[in-house]
Amino acid sequence: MKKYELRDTAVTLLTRIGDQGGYSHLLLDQAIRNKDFDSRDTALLTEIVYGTLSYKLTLEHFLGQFVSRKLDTWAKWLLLSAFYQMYSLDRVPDHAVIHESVEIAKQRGHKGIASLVNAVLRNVQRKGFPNLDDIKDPAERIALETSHPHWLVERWISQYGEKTAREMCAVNQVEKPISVRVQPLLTTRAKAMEELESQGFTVRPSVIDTQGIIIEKGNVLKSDLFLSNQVTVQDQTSMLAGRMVNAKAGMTVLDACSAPGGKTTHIAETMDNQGKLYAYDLHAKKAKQVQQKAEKLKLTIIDANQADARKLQEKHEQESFDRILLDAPCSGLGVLRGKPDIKYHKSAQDVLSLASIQADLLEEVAPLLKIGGKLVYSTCTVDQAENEQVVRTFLKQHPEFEVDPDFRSDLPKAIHDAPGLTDAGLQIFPQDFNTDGFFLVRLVRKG
Ligand SMILES: C[S@@+](CC[C@H](N)C(=O)[O-])C[C@H]1O[C@@H](n2cnc3c(N)ncnc32)[C@H](O)[C@@H]1O
Repeated sequence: MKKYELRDTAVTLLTRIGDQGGYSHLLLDQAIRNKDFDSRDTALLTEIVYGTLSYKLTLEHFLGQFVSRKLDTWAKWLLLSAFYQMYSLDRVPDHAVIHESVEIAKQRGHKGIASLVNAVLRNVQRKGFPNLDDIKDPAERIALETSHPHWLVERWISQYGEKTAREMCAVNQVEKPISVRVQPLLTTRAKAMEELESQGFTVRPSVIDTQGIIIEKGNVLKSDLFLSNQVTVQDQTSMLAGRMVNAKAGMTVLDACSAPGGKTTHIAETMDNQGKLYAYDLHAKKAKQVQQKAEKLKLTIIDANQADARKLQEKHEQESFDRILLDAPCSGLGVLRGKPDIKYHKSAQDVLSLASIQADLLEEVAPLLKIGGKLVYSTCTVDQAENEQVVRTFLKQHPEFEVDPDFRSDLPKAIHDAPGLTDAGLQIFPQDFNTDGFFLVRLVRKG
């Protein structure tokens, strides 16, 4: 391997992901397979690529302080990745970063650009990076410290306050521990935890769901339990949605937006695989995934099909269902953790268009609920327009519905006092329980 091949590969990957829309995990996996990197190199390459993408806005701000001319794309990523290493990776010596970056610039460009890279990095080494503590405007400071778009930080500050916004942005930069859901038809949580521990995993039980296990250490995707479908990967907040549907054996249940089927299969398990569970998704391919997941887990009550949930009244009579889950399509602002670049591609306009689709979906499925039946509305986003405002508007227009008086007391004890609990539902922030961000509420039909 050429001495600087690892850092050069990082620049190639960053250019393809950051400027050409390539998928980070796919391109990284491919590069690792094609090159002769050992496990240390692989770890460093992953860290440089994900770290540079995660802190792109912060690093671009620094770059603007040191370079005023427009750079070729590769040269920009070369400098940003060098900055990331000098800013965040204590174990990597600055002189190695500078030396290799200059070599890469010589190979990729001409003498002039190599001199510029050398001058910029030596300047940074001498002066240090600009101090972000000097920024007075809180939104701008949080945005730059945590590399979040300014509009999003401003929006979160206005909706949830500066402290919550700051904590949320900070935790989004840190990966969360993976969690799995035990398949109760195949094993128990105690047995599954014992087996994982005996294989060297560090695990602990979820306090949010009785079927949940948090994996502190070890790659669960390679475990026998995962490969034999005895556990399935699912965030604890998603488990909460399936659980709060509170479906019982023998009921007729609707999961209106179901793919890839994590919550559908969970609900079927809580029903002891007895009753009927209709699952839909807008995309035929995705509905098929739900059916396949159900078959893999031997959950025979699930009937998954393609449909636009805004037209479900064409398929089902009014008052057909005991329970409905509307896990609506959303902007996904709660699931930014471990996805370094996704936050840069969202816009305030996305939030507003999705809020309107969510309202339409709720309008359509609500009449399908039986009187006395319960409907869970959930999203994996953190935004009032898509969450509590959708619920408040719906309740105002539908006095026959109310927030289920048992909603709060049915929540797991550990989250009874969650800071995001209001009269319109529960907003879970990713920092509250070290999970994804999530919103859910359970409504009941009175008449
Ligand atoms: C948040 S995801 C659902 C996740 C799923 N409940 C789970 O736990 O695995 C939202 C899903 O809604 C689907 N969708 C979007 N618009 C829809 C519509 N109009 N009707 C039905 N499904 C829709 C998307 O394809 C996506 O799979």
